[in-house]
Amino acid sequence: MLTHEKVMDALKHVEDPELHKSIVELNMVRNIKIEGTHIQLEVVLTIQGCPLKAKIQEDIENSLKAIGASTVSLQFGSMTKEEREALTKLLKSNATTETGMPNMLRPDSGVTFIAVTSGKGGVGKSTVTINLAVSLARMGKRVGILDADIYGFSVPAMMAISQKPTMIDQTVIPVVSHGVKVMSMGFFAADDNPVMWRGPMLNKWIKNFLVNTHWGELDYLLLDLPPGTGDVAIDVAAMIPQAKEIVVTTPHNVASFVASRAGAMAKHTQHEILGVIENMAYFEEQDGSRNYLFGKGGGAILAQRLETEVISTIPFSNRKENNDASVFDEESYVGETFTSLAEDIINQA
Ligand SMILES: Nc1ncnc2c1ncn2[C@@H]1O[C@H](COP(=O)(O)OP(=O)(O)OP(=O)(O)O)[C@@H](O)[C@H]1O
Repeated sequence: MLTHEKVMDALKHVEDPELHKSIVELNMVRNIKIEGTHIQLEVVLTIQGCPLKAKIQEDIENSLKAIGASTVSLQFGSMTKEEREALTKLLKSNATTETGMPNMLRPDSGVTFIAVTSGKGGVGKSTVTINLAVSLARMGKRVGILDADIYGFSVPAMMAISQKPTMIDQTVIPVVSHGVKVMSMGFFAADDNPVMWRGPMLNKWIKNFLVNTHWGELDYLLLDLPPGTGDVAIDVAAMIPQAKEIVVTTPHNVASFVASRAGAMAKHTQHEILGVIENMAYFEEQDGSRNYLFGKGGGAILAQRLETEVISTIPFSNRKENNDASVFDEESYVGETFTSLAEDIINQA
Protein backbone atom coordinates (compact mmCIF):
# COMPACT_ATOMS: atom_id res chain seq x y z
CA MET A 1 0.00 0.00 0.00
CA LEU A 2 1.24 3.49 -0.80
CA THR A 3 2.01 5.59 2.24
CA HIS A 4 3.29 9.10 2.82
CA GLU A 5 6.65 7.67 3.97
CA LYS A 6 7.01 5.50 0.87
CA VAL A 7 6.30 8.47 -1.36
CA MET A 8 8.83 10.67 0.45
CA ASP A 9 11.36 7.85 0.30
CA ALA A 10 10.91 7.53 -3.45
CA LEU A 11 11.17 11.29 -3.93
CA LYS A 12 14.46 11.39 -2.02
CA HIS A 13 16.06 10.05 -5.19
CA VAL A 14 14.67 12.83 -7.38
CA GLU A 15 17.19 15.64 -7.73
CA ASP A 16 16.72 19.26 -8.59
CA PRO A 17 18.48 19.25 -11.98
CA GLU A 18 20.35 22.47 -11.27
CA LEU A 19 21.23 22.08 -7.62
CA HIS A 20 21.90 18.35 -7.88
CA LYS A 21 20.36 17.72 -4.51
CA SER A 22 17.29 15.74 -3.54
CA ILE A 23 14.04 17.70 -3.75
CA VAL A 24 13.17 16.26 -0.33
CA GLU A 25 16.40 17.52 1.19
CA LEU A 26 15.75 20.91 -0.41
CA ASN A 27 12.28 20.91 1.18
CA MET A 28 10.50 21.35 -2.12
CA VAL A 29 7.71 18.78 -1.66
CA ARG A 30 4.29 19.80 -0.28
CA ASN A 31 0.72 18.56 0.21
CA ILE A 32 1.02 14.88 -0.62
CA LYS A 33 -2.41 13.20 -0.96
CA ILE A 34 -2.82 9.51 -1.66
CA GLU A 35 -6.07 7.95 -2.91
CA GLY A 36 -5.54 4.28 -3.68
CA THR A 37 -2.86 4.35 -6.35
CA HIS A 38 -3.38 7.98 -7.28
CA ILE A 39 -0.88 10.44 -5.84
CA GLN A 40 -1.33 14.16 -5.75
CA LEU A 41 1.46 16.49 -4.66
CA GLU A 42 2.88 19.96 -4.98
CA VAL A 43 6.50 20.84 -5.71
CA VAL A 44 7.75 24.34 -5.02
CA LEU A 45 10.46 25.51 -7.38
CA THR A 46 13.30 27.85 -6.56
CA ILE A 47 12.33 30.32 -9.25
CA GLN A 48 9.18 30.88 -11.19
CA GLY A 49 9.19 29.50 -14.71
CA CYS A 50 12.06 27.13 -13.95
CA PRO A 51 13.21 25.89 -17.38
CA LEU A 52 13.86 22.39 -16.05
CA LYS A 53 10.31 21.79 -14.84
CA ALA A 54 9.65 19.08 -17.43
CA LYS A 55 12.69 17.10 -16.24
CA ILE A 56 11.58 17.27 -12.59
CA GLN A 57 8.05 16.22 -13.57
CA GLU A 58 9.31 13.22 -15.54
CA ASP A 59 11.63 12.10 -12.72
CA ILE A 60 8.86 12.42 -10.11
CA GLU A 61 6.35 10.48 -12.21
CA ASN A 62 8.86 7.72 -12.93
CA SER A 63 9.91 7.29 -9.32
CA LEU A 64 6.32 7.26 -8.05
CA LYS A 65 5.19 4.81 -10.71
CA ALA A 66 8.10 2.57 -9.70
CA ILE A 67 6.57 2.23 -6.23
CA GLY A 68 3.12 1.45 -7.60
CA ALA A 69 1.37 4.74 -8.39
CA SER A 70 -0.95 4.49 -11.39
CA THR A 71 -1.48 8.23 -11.83
CA VAL A 72 0.35 11.25 -10.51
CA SER A 73 -1.08 14.70 -10.44
CA LEU A 74 1.60 17.25 -9.88
CA GLN A 75 1.24 20.93 -9.22
CA PHE A 76 4.12 23.38 -9.33
CA GLY A 77 4.42 26.36 -7.05
CA SER A 78 7.30 28.68 -6.33
CA MET A 79 9.13 29.25 -3.06
CA THR A 80 8.31 32.22 -0.92
CA LYS A 81 11.02 34.77 -0.23
CA GLU A 82 11.58 33.23 3.22
CA GLU A 83 11.84 29.72 1.77
CA ARG A 84 14.37 30.89 -0.80
CA GLU A 85 16.39 32.57 1.93
CA ALA A 86 16.36 29.35 3.96
CA LEU A 87 17.50 27.42 0.90
CA THR A 88 20.34 29.88 0.22
CA LYS A 89 21.41 29.46 3.83
CA LEU A 90 21.40 25.69 3.47
CA LEU A 91 23.44 25.83 0.26
CA LYS A 92 25.89 28.29 1.83
CA SER A 93 26.30 26.24 4.99
CA ASN A 94 27.22 23.29 2.78
CA ALA A 95 29.64 25.43 0.77
CA THR A 96 31.47 27.36 3.47
CA THR A 97 33.33 26.72 6.70
CA GLU A 98 32.27 28.41 9.94
CA THR A 99 34.60 31.29 9.14
CA GLY A 100 32.97 31.83 5.76
CA MET A 101 35.80 30.35 3.67
CA PRO A 102 34.78 28.06 0.80
CA ASN A 103 34.75 24.41 1.82
CA MET A 104 36.29 23.52 -1.50
CA LEU A 105 39.53 25.22 -0.37
CA ARG A 106 39.98 22.83 2.55
CA PRO A 107 42.91 20.50 1.93
CA ASP A 108 40.63 17.45 2.24
CA SER A 109 37.94 18.78 -0.13
CA GLY A 110 38.97 16.45 -2.94
CA VAL A 111 38.96 19.31 -5.45
CA THR A 112 42.04 19.69 -7.63
CA PHE A 113 42.54 23.30 -8.72
CA ILE A 114 44.31 23.86 -12.00
CA ALA A 115 45.17 27.43 -12.95
CA VAL A 116 45.87 27.93 -16.65
CA THR A 117 48.20 30.85 -17.31
CA SER A 118 50.17 32.39 -20.13
CA GLY A 119 52.65 35.20 -20.47
CA LYS A 120 50.68 36.99 -23.15
CA GLY A 121 47.25 36.94 -24.70
CA GLY A 122 46.12 35.03 -27.74
CA VAL A 123 48.25 31.91 -27.26
CA GLY A 124 45.26 29.66 -26.58
CA LYS A 125 44.97 29.74 -22.80
CA SER A 126 41.16 29.72 -22.87
CA THR A 127 41.13 27.10 -25.61
CA VAL A 128 43.30 24.85 -23.44
CA THR A 129 41.18 25.48 -20.32
CA ILE A 130 37.93 24.65 -22.09
CA ASN A 131 39.13 21.59 -23.94
CA LEU A 132 40.97 20.12 -20.97
CA ALA A 133 37.83 20.64 -18.86
CA VAL A 134 35.55 19.04 -21.46
CA SER A 135 37.94 16.09 -21.88
CA LEU A 136 38.02 15.51 -18.12
CA ALA A 137 34.21 15.65 -18.05
CA ARG A 138 33.99 13.18 -20.93
CA MET A 139 35.97 10.80 -18.72
CA GLY A 140 33.36 11.05 -16.01
CA LYS A 141 35.07 13.65 -13.82
CA ARG A 142 33.04 16.43 -12.18
CA VAL A 143 34.54 19.60 -13.56
CA GLY A 144 34.05 23.34 -13.23
CA ILE A 145 35.61 26.29 -15.04
CA LEU A 146 36.06 29.59 -13.30
CA ASP A 147 36.72 32.15 -15.99
CA ALA A 148 38.95 34.39 -13.91
CA ASP A 149 40.00 36.35 -16.98
CA ILE A 150 37.64 39.04 -15.83
CA TYR A 151 38.87 41.76 -18.15
CA GLY A 152 38.91 39.58 -21.20
CA PHE A 153 36.42 36.81 -20.40
CA SER A 154 35.88 34.64 -23.41
CA VAL A 155 34.76 31.29 -22.03
CA PRO A 156 30.96 31.76 -22.45
CA ALA A 157 31.34 32.82 -26.08
CA MET A 158 33.86 30.08 -26.85
CA MET A 159 31.56 27.45 -25.37
CA ALA A 160 28.60 29.02 -27.20
CA ILE A 161 26.72 29.63 -23.95
CA SER A 162 23.90 32.06 -24.54
CA GLN A 163 21.93 31.37 -21.39
CA LYS A 164 22.43 33.32 -18.16
CA PRO A 165 22.92 31.43 -14.90
CA THR A 166 20.02 30.96 -12.49
CA MET A 167 20.30 33.06 -9.33
CA ILE A 168 18.76 32.05 -6.03
CA ASP A 169 19.10 35.27 -4.08
CA GLN A 170 22.87 35.86 -4.06
CA THR A 171 23.83 32.32 -5.01
CA VAL A 172 24.63 31.63 -8.63
CA ILE A 173 23.97 28.24 -10.20
CA PRO A 174 26.69 27.78 -12.83
CA VAL A 175 25.65 27.12 -16.40
CA VAL A 176 26.43 23.59 -17.56
CA SER A 177 27.94 23.27 -21.03
CA HIS A 178 29.49 20.09 -22.51
CA GLY A 179 29.10 18.56 -19.04
CA VAL A 180 31.18 21.32 -17.38
CA LYS A 181 29.92 23.84 -14.82
CA VAL A 182 30.89 27.30 -16.01
CA MET A 183 31.09 30.55 -14.11
CA SER A 184 32.25 33.75 -15.77
CA MET A 185 32.15 37.47 -15.29
CA GLY A 186 30.85 37.46 -18.84
CA PHE A 187 27.45 36.38 -17.50
CA PHE A 188 27.11 39.61 -15.60
CA ALA A 189 28.73 42.32 -17.68
CA ALA A 190 26.91 43.87 -20.61
CA ASP A 191 28.76 43.18 -23.86
CA ASP A 192 29.69 46.78 -24.51
CA ASN A 193 30.67 47.46 -20.95
CA PRO A 194 34.33 46.68 -20.26
CA VAL A 195 35.03 45.39 -16.80
CA MET A 196 36.89 48.05 -14.89
CA TRP A 197 37.50 46.71 -11.42
CA ARG A 198 40.69 47.39 -9.62
CA GLY A 199 42.74 45.20 -7.27
CA PRO A 200 40.70 45.08 -4.06
CA MET A 201 37.47 44.67 -5.99
CA LEU A 202 38.98 41.86 -8.01
CA ASN A 203 40.06 40.00 -4.92
CA LYS A 204 36.51 40.16 -3.66
CA TRP A 205 35.16 38.87 -6.92
CA ILE A 206 37.36 35.81 -6.99
CA LYS A 207 36.30 34.97 -3.44
CA ASN A 208 32.67 35.67 -4.33
CA PHE A 209 32.94 33.42 -7.33
CA LEU A 210 34.09 30.60 -5.07
CA VAL A 211 31.72 31.22 -2.16
CA ASN A 212 28.57 32.39 -3.92
CA THR A 213 28.57 29.88 -6.73
CA HIS A 214 26.82 26.61 -6.09
CA TRP A 215 29.57 24.39 -7.49
CA GLY A 216 28.29 21.23 -5.79
CA GLU A 217 30.68 18.29 -5.80
CA LEU A 218 33.72 18.79 -8.02
CA ASP A 219 36.83 16.79 -8.85
CA TYR A 220 38.52 19.59 -10.80
CA LEU A 221 38.12 23.34 -10.91
CA LEU A 222 40.01 24.92 -13.78
CA LEU A 223 40.78 28.60 -13.56
CA ASP A 224 41.31 30.54 -16.74
CA LEU A 225 43.61 33.32 -15.51
CA PRO A 226 44.24 36.58 -17.35
CA PRO A 227 47.55 36.60 -19.23
CA GLY A 228 50.61 37.90 -17.41
CA THR A 229 51.34 38.38 -13.76
CA GLY A 230 48.66 40.83 -12.69
CA ASP A 231 46.42 41.25 -9.67
CA VAL A 232 44.23 38.26 -10.41
CA ALA A 233 47.15 35.84 -10.52
CA ILE A 234 48.41 37.20 -7.19
CA ASP A 235 44.95 36.91 -5.62
CA VAL A 236 44.48 33.40 -6.88
CA ALA A 237 47.90 32.46 -5.52
CA ALA A 238 47.00 33.89 -2.12
CA MET A 239 43.53 32.37 -2.02
CA ILE A 240 44.27 28.98 -3.56
CA PRO A 241 47.85 28.09 -2.66
CA GLN A 242 47.19 24.45 -3.53
CA ALA A 243 46.38 25.32 -7.17
CA LYS A 244 48.60 23.65 -9.73
CA GLU A 245 49.61 25.59 -12.78
CA ILE A 246 49.69 24.91 -16.47
CA VAL A 247 51.58 27.46 -18.55
CA VAL A 248 50.51 27.82 -22.17
CA THR A 249 52.78 29.16 -24.87
CA THR A 250 53.17 29.04 -28.63
CA PRO A 251 56.41 27.76 -30.13
CA HIS A 252 57.45 31.29 -30.90
CA ASN A 253 60.39 32.36 -28.75
CA VAL A 254 59.04 35.77 -27.79
CA ALA A 255 55.77 34.33 -26.53
CA SER A 256 57.75 31.76 -24.67
CA PHE A 257 59.99 34.36 -23.08
CA VAL A 258 57.02 36.33 -21.79
CA ALA A 259 55.32 33.17 -20.58
CA SER A 260 58.36 32.39 -18.46
CA ARG A 261 57.59 35.46 -16.39
CA ALA A 262 54.13 34.09 -15.56
CA GLY A 263 55.69 30.76 -14.76
CA ALA A 264 58.40 32.33 -12.62
CA MET A 265 55.57 33.96 -10.77
CA ALA A 266 54.02 30.54 -10.18
CA LYS A 267 57.33 29.43 -8.69
CA HIS A 268 57.46 32.53 -6.55
CA THR A 269 53.95 31.86 -5.21
CA GLN A 270 54.91 28.23 -4.76
CA HIS A 271 52.18 26.93 -7.00
CA GLU A 272 53.21 23.57 -8.29
CA ILE A 273 53.72 23.73 -12.05
CA LEU A 274 52.14 20.76 -13.80
CA GLY A 275 53.95 21.64 -16.98
CA VAL A 276 54.06 23.65 -20.16
CA ILE A 277 51.65 23.23 -23.05
CA GLU A 278 52.90 24.24 -26.45
CA ASN A 279 49.85 25.28 -28.43
CA MET A 280 49.55 25.88 -32.18
CA ALA A 281 52.74 23.88 -32.42
CA TYR A 282 52.32 22.83 -36.06
CA PHE A 283 49.78 22.32 -38.76
CA GLU A 284 49.31 18.87 -40.12
CA GLU A 285 49.21 18.98 -43.91
CA GLN A 286 47.01 16.68 -45.96
CA ASP A 287 49.96 14.38 -46.67
CA GLY A 288 50.60 14.04 -42.91
CA SER A 289 53.71 16.24 -42.89
CA ARG A 290 54.03 18.91 -40.22
CA ASN A 291 54.24 22.57 -41.02
CA TYR A 292 55.82 24.47 -38.10
CA LEU A 293 54.23 27.82 -38.81
CA PHE A 294 55.38 29.49 -35.59
CA GLY A 295 58.80 27.92 -35.44
CA LYS A 296 59.90 25.22 -33.07
CA GLY A 297 61.09 24.70 -29.55
CA GLY A 298 59.51 27.53 -27.55
CA GLY A 299 57.73 25.10 -25.27
CA ALA A 300 60.90 23.18 -24.51
CA ILE A 301 62.88 26.35 -23.72
CA LEU A 302 60.15 27.55 -21.40
CA ALA A 303 59.90 24.18 -19.68
CA GLN A 304 63.62 24.19 -19.11
CA ARG A 305 63.50 27.66 -17.59
CA LEU A 306 60.70 26.66 -15.29
CA GLU A 307 62.36 23.35 -14.47
CA THR A 308 59.36 21.43 -15.68
CA GLU A 309 58.26 19.47 -18.74
CA VAL A 310 56.25 20.01 -21.90
CA ILE A 311 53.15 17.99 -21.03
CA SER A 312 51.39 18.44 -24.34
CA THR A 313 52.04 19.68 -27.85
CA ILE A 314 48.83 20.80 -29.47
CA PRO A 315 48.63 21.25 -33.22
CA PHE A 316 46.55 23.79 -35.09
CA SER A 317 43.01 22.62 -35.44
CA ASN A 318 41.50 22.41 -38.85
CA ARG A 319 38.65 24.78 -38.06
CA LYS A 320 36.55 23.67 -41.02
CA GLU A 321 36.67 20.08 -39.85
CA ASN A 322 35.50 21.26 -36.44
CA ASN A 323 32.65 23.49 -37.70
CA ASP A 324 34.49 26.53 -36.35
CA ALA A 325 33.74 25.54 -32.76
CA SER A 326 36.25 26.13 -29.97
CA VAL A 327 35.35 22.88 -28.20
CA PHE A 328 37.08 20.26 -30.30
CA ASP A 329 35.25 17.09 -31.29
CA GLU A 330 36.42 14.08 -29.34
CA GLU A 331 37.32 12.24 -32.54
CA SER A 332 39.21 15.11 -34.12
CA TYR A 333 43.00 15.12 -34.20
CA VAL A 334 43.25 17.98 -31.69
CA GLY A 335 40.42 16.48 -29.61
CA GLU A 336 42.45 13.29 -29.20
CA THR A 337 45.46 15.31 -28.03
CA PHE A 338 43.30 16.79 -25.28
CA THR A 339 41.97 13.36 -24.32
CA SER A 340 45.47 12.08 -23.73
CA LEU A 341 46.40 15.25 -21.81
CA ALA A 342 43.33 14.72 -19.59
CA GLU A 343 44.39 11.11 -18.98
CA ASP A 344 47.85 12.28 -17.91
CA ILE A 345 46.34 14.91 -15.63
CA ILE A 346 44.06 12.34 -13.99
CA ASN A 347 47.06 10.12 -13.39
CA GLN A 348 49.20 12.81 -11.82
CA ALA A 349 47.10 15.72 -10.51
N1 LIG B 1 45.22 24.73 -31.43
C1 LIG B 1 44.51 25.69 -32.02
N2 LIG B 1 44.12 25.57 -33.30
C2 LIG B 1 43.42 26.53 -33.93
N3 LIG B 1 43.03 27.67 -33.35
C3 LIG B 1 43.37 27.87 -32.07
C4 LIG B 1 44.11 26.90 -31.32
N4 LIG B 1 44.30 27.37 -30.07
C5 LIG B 1 43.69 28.58 -30.03
N5 LIG B 1 43.14 28.89 -31.22
C6 LIG B 1 42.41 30.11 -31.57
O1 LIG B 1 43.27 31.23 -31.27
C7 LIG B 1 42.52 32.31 -30.74
C8 LIG B 1 43.06 32.69 -29.37
O2 LIG B 1 42.83 31.61 -28.48
P1 LIG B 1 42.38 31.84 -26.97
O3 LIG B 1 41.27 32.84 -26.88
O4 LIG B 1 42.18 30.50 -26.39
O5 LIG B 1 43.70 32.50 -26.43
P2 LIG B 1 43.98 33.16 -25.00
O6 LIG B 1 45.42 32.92 -24.73
O7 LIG B 1 43.00 32.70 -24.01
O8 LIG B 1 43.76 34.66 -25.35
P3 LIG B 1 43.27 35.83 -24.39
O9 LIG B 1 44.10 35.77 -23.15
O10 LIG B 1 43.51 37.03 -25.23
O11 LIG B 1 41.82 35.53 -24.10
C9 LIG B 1 41.08 31.85 -30.69
O12 LIG B 1 40.43 32.29 -31.86
C10 LIG B 1 41.18 30.33 -30.70
O13 LIG B 1 40.05 29.72 -31.27
